[in-house]
Amino acid sequence: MTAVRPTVALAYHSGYGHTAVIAEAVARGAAAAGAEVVTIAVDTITEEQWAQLDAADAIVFGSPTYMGTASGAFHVFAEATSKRWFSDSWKDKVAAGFTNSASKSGDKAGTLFFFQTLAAQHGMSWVNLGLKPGWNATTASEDDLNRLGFSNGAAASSPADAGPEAVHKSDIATAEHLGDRVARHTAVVLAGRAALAG
Ligand SMILES: Cc1cc2nc3c(=O)[nH]c(=O)nc-3n(C[C@H](O)[C@H](O)[C@H](O)COP(=O)(O)O)c2cc1C
Repeated sequence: MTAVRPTVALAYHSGYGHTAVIAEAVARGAAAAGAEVVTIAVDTITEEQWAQLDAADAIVFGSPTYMGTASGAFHVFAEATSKRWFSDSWKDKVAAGFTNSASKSGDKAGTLFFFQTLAAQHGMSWVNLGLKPGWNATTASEDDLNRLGFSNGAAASSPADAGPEAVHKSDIATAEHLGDRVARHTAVVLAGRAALAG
């Protein structure tokens, strides 16, 4: 992609494996765009993984939507990031987010908004999805990219009565797009900083 190779970390939770499929897709997209990718399950995060988050150029937050917000496990992680808030450790890192739930809307916007607020509290720079809404015209299809029409992050809808194998291919492609976009944007930020420093 470019001479600058960003490190993109994913900090995500998945209770039953569906959101993990989306996390893998974001990771794939970022890696294909040239990033070094670190994937961290926040419910089992170790000190070494906290250090990986501290060292990353970008952090992508991910969680299922439970009761209209991120899961309890993700909220535990979010509260634990307050240590970084005190020291401004994550200031000016790039941030983005993704979520998955059973219903098409499912109040996923609450989860993405929470991620944006978390990023803003840390002084991070939010990268949006950068895709027009799909599946919103008579000629459109549920296989369109961004079929659920979210703007501020990648969203997925997975049937409540099926396993992770049922995660929709459009949602997987949309998540890959987010990973690609985060990697490319982060490379631009790093190159810009280097140019200004030089
Ligand atoms: C406690 C709980 C709360 C949930 N709340 C919502 C919700 O608010 N909206 C929704 O669409 N689905 C909701 N769901 C469904 C999950 O979001 C859905 O099954 C999702 O695919 C789970 O992802 P995971 O396998 O990564 O945990 C809820 C599920 C659980 C267990």
